[in-house]
Amino acid sequence: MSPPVELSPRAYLKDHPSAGRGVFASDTIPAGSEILSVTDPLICIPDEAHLDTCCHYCMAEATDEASSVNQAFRPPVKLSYCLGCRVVKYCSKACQTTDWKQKAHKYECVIYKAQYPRVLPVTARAILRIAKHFLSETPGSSTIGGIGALKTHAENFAKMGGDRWEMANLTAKATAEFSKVSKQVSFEPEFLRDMYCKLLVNSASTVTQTFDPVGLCLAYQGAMFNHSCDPNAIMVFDGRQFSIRSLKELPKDTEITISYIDNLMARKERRAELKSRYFFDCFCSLCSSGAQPLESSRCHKCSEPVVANTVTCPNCGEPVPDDELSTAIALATSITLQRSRKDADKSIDRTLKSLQSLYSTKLLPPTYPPIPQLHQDLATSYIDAGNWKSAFLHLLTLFVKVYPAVYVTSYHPVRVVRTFTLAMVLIQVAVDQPEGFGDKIDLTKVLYGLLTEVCGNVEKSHGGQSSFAEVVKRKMGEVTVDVGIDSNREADKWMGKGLKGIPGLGGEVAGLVAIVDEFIGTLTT
Ligand SMILES: C[S@@+](CC[C@H](N)C(=O)[O-])C[C@H]1O[C@@H](n2cnc3c(N)ncnc32)[C@H](O)[C@@H]1O
Repeated sequence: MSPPVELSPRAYLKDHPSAGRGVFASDTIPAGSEILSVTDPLICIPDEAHLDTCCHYCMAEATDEASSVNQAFRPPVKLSYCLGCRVVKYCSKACQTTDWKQKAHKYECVIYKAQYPRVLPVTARAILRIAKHFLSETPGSSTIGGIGALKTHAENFAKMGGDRWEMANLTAKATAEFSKVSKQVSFEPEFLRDMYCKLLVNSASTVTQTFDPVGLCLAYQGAMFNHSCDPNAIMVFDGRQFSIRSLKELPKDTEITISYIDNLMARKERRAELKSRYFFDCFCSLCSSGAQPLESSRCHKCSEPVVANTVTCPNCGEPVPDDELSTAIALATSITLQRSRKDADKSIDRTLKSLQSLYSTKLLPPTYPPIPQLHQDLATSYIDAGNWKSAFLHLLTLFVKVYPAVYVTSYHPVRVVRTFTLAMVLIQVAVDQPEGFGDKIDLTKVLYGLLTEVCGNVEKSHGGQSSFAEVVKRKMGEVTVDVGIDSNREADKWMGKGLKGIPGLGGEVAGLVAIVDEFIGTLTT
């Protein structure tokens, strides 16, 4: 049994009865506060798809071709190639110099150049970076100690065999070959395979402010948190930095957990993914509970929620059609499976058809997996295509029907960011197609309501000093002027109260719900 170790002023690491080690609260941690912050992770690099659009050091994104909605999140950045390899890009000389000298680009540049125009996968690039630490640091350094202490699960990878074990061996072998190009970096495949396994078990996706994955991050402190499907904390990125923030008040000595997976998945899929990727059976409070908030069906007569294994609707007494419900659930599972395949057709047409088939069962509510994910994917595609009205309808459905059930606290960072995206899309709707919803809602009032909700929650969700908080405050300032509210003090009173809390906006909520209900009606054939 090892003694507890301080991880940050608010959290300590100690042995866990069933999960190796875990992170615990040193004292009461207030809701919506920072538990630890990592400004310089060991690894934080773009994946293949984002090498061209993200700075290889600070992860700033190029915004030249991004939509105006994405631009609302960050100021435009211009990236230039490293002239050595022409594979990685930087937003400034300072980033390039730091990546060259303090990170590993000095070593990897020649390897990337030798492979050009082929680009190494992010996992191979990451393990080369990890391995480089073993060359440049003394065996007793804290970095080497930290990497050494990460869980490998190598025996589980080997036992599982199949594609993932084959990939571990292939990546290790290939990376060992690549590494020979640099006289300074050359490693044995077995060592690299171990690093690969550590990476898969302990790394996180680096995400943008909109929670879109753009790369891979590994930091010893971040890797110490165990998983729960009902987590009490969350990882929030700001460029290459990240913090772990509390989602509720955490009493002293509570275990602090984050979620490793997408919270919009059904229990069966969540548990299968945790078992195959992280080698454990999840017994968190949500997995152990009979009721899965996302997986209740709805009564085909009155549309009220009906929890699993119920024979009659608790609201209207209508019998639940057992066979039809089983067929609907099987359809949801098959669509989930189909979309998880590498070659899945995720076009707008296909996704829309899947969504329509699920709603047409009349038994599955908007929360039932994978319906939320389909709405989310469609919203993203419509934003990319500049189809604001459709993007708005899908985002609004999530805002009204899904997020309050999944991201229960109003300051949940994902909920706050998505609400901001909804507001940005609404601005585009107001400019392009204002006649669309004019009879049901006052677009300006709704926009103002959404932004006050975001502004009132951003301190807790992201921290008042974060880049996202700055973006939100700037946008709020612009809208306040446009809307003609001349006193910020007036607005301050309403912050965080949501649309309903703002005088005169209650009616808009009813309008938004009516828009969503009508929209879902159009998806039900
Ligand atoms: C990123 S590490 C977390 C820190 C880890 N507990 C340690 O001691 O290094 C991920 C690994 O921790 C373990 N783990 C995480 N969450 C768990 C949970 N809820 N139940 C059981 N094991 C868990 C699994 O072995 C998983 O592969």
